[in-house]
Amino acid sequence: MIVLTADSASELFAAACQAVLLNGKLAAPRDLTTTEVVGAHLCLTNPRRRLVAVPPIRMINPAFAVAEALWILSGSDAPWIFDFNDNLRQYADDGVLRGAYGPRIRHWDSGVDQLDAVVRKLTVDRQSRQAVVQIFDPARDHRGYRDVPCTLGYRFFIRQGRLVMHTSMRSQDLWLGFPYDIFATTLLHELMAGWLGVEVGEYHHHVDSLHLYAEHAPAAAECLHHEPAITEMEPIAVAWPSLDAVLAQIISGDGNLSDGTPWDTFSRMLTSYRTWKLGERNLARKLAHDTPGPLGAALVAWYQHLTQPALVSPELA
Ligand SMILES: O=c1ccn([C@H]2C[C@H](O)[C@@H](COP(=O)(O)O)O2)c(=O)[nH]1
Repeated sequence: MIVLTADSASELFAAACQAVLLNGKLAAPRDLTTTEVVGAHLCLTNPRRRLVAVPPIRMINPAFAVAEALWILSGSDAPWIFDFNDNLRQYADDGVLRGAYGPRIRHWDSGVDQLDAVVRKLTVDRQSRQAVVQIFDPARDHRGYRDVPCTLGYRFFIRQGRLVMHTSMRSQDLWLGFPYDIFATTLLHELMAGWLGVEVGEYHHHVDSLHLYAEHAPAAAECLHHEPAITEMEPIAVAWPSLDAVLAQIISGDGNLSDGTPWDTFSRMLTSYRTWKLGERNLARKLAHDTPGPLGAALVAWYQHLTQPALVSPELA
């Protein structure tokens, strides 16, 4: 069991790489060799520091991080997400990601919006222990599809005027998965705090199998010789009843919001990356340059990264 606390996702990621390399044991589920720690509790004390970067060794595609978070929040399993990460196709049976989190969170059994349930529960009983979002579904997930959710669920607690969030994962690829997963979960955490009218508190990430695939272990070891880059996102909020309309506008790509909010930044990120995928690289770079804050800078860095093949991470070339 490892227990780690850090004030930024980058530091937490670097500390977890070190802990897995030091304490991990070999395991090879599905014949893929990993170094694994069984039992990890990773605590992020500032969930706005959600962007993982240990330059130049581990950079992420921030447009995919944003896209995936919005895709999940919108309750979708639509294939537009493949535009941002082609590698996800390998987990899809018949083109559908059966384990997609969004529909489970927003329309469990075609009915229950679990975010709405949590908002209502914690509005009525501020200290409730029943604010649960369930993702793993035995009725679907023991059927043999390729895509079995790695996240089992979330719990939320209001304590001392802050919202504390706990996530449980049965399986976490530290190198490829963690940076994107923590981006999405801490965004949900911060939005939920806003819907409940409290400050965002600590974020807890509980993982059963925290692992590094053999192909990523050398880079993870190299990370230990580099400084994690610490950036903090602007506070983000949206009224709960407006969430779906704001998400729909950003995802549709019908123009930027141009209102200077973090939602406008998200919209610009998606537009820039879609432009990149259309082959209009100079325009995509310009759009990234014009995107304010750490996300814009990370997208500029990602485009540089993509054009230096030796450094390209395997997820999104
Ligand atoms: O949100 C996710 C989804 C998947 N994975 C990784 C964990 C495993 O390496 C792999 C899924 O393989 P199984 O645990 O299902 O064997 O994908 C994550 O890290 N996060």
